[in-house]
Amino acid sequence: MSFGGKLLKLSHDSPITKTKMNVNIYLPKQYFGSTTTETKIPVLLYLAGLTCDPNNGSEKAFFQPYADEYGFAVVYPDTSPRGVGNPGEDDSWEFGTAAGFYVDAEKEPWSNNYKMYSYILKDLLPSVGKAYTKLDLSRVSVTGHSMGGYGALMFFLKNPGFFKSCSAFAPICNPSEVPWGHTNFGGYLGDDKSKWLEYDPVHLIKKYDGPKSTILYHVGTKDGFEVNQRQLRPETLVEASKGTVLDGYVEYKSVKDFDHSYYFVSSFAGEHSAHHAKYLGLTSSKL
Ligand SMILES: N[C@@H](CCC(=O)N[C@@H](CSC=O)C(=O)NCC(=O)O)C(=O)O
Repeated sequence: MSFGGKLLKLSHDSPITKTKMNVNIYLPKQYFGSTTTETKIPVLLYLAGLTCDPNNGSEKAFFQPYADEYGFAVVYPDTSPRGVGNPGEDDSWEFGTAAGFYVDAEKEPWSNNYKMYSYILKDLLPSVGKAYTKLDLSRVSVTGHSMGGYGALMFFLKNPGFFKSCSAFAPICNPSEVPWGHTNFGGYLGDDKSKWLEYDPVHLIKKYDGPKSTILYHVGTKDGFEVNQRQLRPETLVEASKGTVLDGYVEYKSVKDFDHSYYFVSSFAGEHSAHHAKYLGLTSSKL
């Protein structure tokens, strides 16, 4: 049990990564009441950052009370395949294990298993829908932290209309232009930068032609990865949105004194939950 619902710690064999993949799923209290086709439970996908597994979000982001309040489930995937034996996979916390960067790798040997983009869209979400029939996989929103915040922006913008809403905590907004992006896009996709742009939110927002759904993200003024290394570049997405379908729909909030940690994530989980609840049709608030 966790709050009013249940946190499931699961693993499944993925035909896409060709590995066992771990995932946590929070089923809110409403899941255990009577649901009809009309009242099936929508899903919030939570993508975690570098070094994380499914437990970081489910233990420290505290979405569960809000999931119970509004009536959505939360899916917490892992951040990479594990233990595939690629040379160097455990050499650095910024690449390889727990750093799948939500892309489909094209460079060998990573291309054999590191297919996190397809894994999440084509395996995990459909499998969750099949296994938990009271969940409504036609109503999914996405959020995430840091690498996972970039993942949330990227999945939302690359798949117009698939996700009802998007939010992010300290996202890497313009990965093609920052050290984490260079390491991971270079390592998984190779040197051709046109391939990097296919996953870069700043590039994707210019092509987005889906519904006008506000993208909400927070970054702390004491986030060391931004202050010291400029890994996040939060202003770039607002700038890139100008003149696009989402002009006026990118809501970046700089929050005084917060850092990059899960104390920061959990402090704004309520605001992000309310944002998604609105787009998932769980509140009467106007869009
Ligand atoms: N070990 C690293 C710090 C790694 C770190 O801070 N990871 C963040 C995500 S960073 C971008 O994706 C994180 O979420 N960590 C897990 C947690 O529970 O806080 C170092 O030595 O600096």
